[in-house]
Amino acid sequence: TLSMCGLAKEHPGADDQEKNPWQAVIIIRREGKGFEYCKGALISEYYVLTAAHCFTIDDKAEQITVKIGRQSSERQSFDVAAVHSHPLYQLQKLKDRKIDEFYDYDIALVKLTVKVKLSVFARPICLPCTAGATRALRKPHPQTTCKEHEEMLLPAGNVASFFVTDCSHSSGGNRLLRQTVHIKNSELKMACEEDAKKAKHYVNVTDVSEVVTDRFLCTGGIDPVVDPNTCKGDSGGPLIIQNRLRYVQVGVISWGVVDVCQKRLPACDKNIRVQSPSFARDFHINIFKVLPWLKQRLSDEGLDFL
Ligand SMILES: CO[C@H]1CCN(Cc2c(C)cc(C)c3[nH]ccc23)[C@H](CO)C1
Repeated sequence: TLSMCGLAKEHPGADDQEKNPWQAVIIIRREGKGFEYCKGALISEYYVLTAAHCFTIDDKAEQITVKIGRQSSERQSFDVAAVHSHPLYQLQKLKDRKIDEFYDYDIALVKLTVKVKLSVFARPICLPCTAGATRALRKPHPQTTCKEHEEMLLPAGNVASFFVTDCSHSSGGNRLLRQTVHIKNSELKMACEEDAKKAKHYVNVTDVSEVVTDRFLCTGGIDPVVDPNTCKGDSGGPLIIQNRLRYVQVGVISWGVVDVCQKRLPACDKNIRVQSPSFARDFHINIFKVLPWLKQRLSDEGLDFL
């Protein structure tokens, strides 16, 4: 089985990448159109989990580069062997209903050409319903079930979680900042999902469940507290639950109602907060809803799915 997942350096002096060693950057080069950037999470020695909408059907593996580890020399650059988007992902599926973008099943696995050398700067995050997550949750293996993982990680209520974003630091250079958000798994879930109608492509959606399917987790808004919001550049990054000093990924950042970063990156020293509108919500693919596909695609990765 794979070495321990979801472990990070915790001391305050640690480098941002040592604190978030699963965090990956995905760079897609497009002839004559420059680059597109997405985030991802290392989930095994060969695979990075990200969003399917980062890629188009014309993108070839040769156009894609994955960077993991420090911003400086230790940063490892990887070539990509293949991209496997979820088979039910279809951005244009509702086009004839005048809905230009449909993010259901917006999840993909990027296979690297070589194994990642694990280090304090590069270490996988735990996926739910694996033996590694059972250990990280300090539960007995193999007695603990996937259902129990879901009850522990996504109980009813407003569940505290975080995503990792780039921030601008007065000392210059890109840094990583954890942004705490609350997954509305409570009576607030409906209001969270209703705000999807305020997204520019969804103004003529009558029943929000047409675009916010059962695959999504909803964060953002100002109730029960003001949540920070994602930006387009955060696409594909992990939505993480911390349990003591271990980390489990429960979601993949898919889309948001408002792109709050058109202006500028959030400041690392968190006191400067860009206030977003109350209807600024973010939607993440719930990993518990795509387990059969993950299990099948990652069968040889030694992740021991439950
Ligand atoms: C349905 O229509 C909306 C879909 C997506 N939105 C863009 C977008 C993407 C693609 C991905 C992530 C992570 C985003 N975080 C914030 C915005 C945002 C735009 C609005 O900005 C319109």
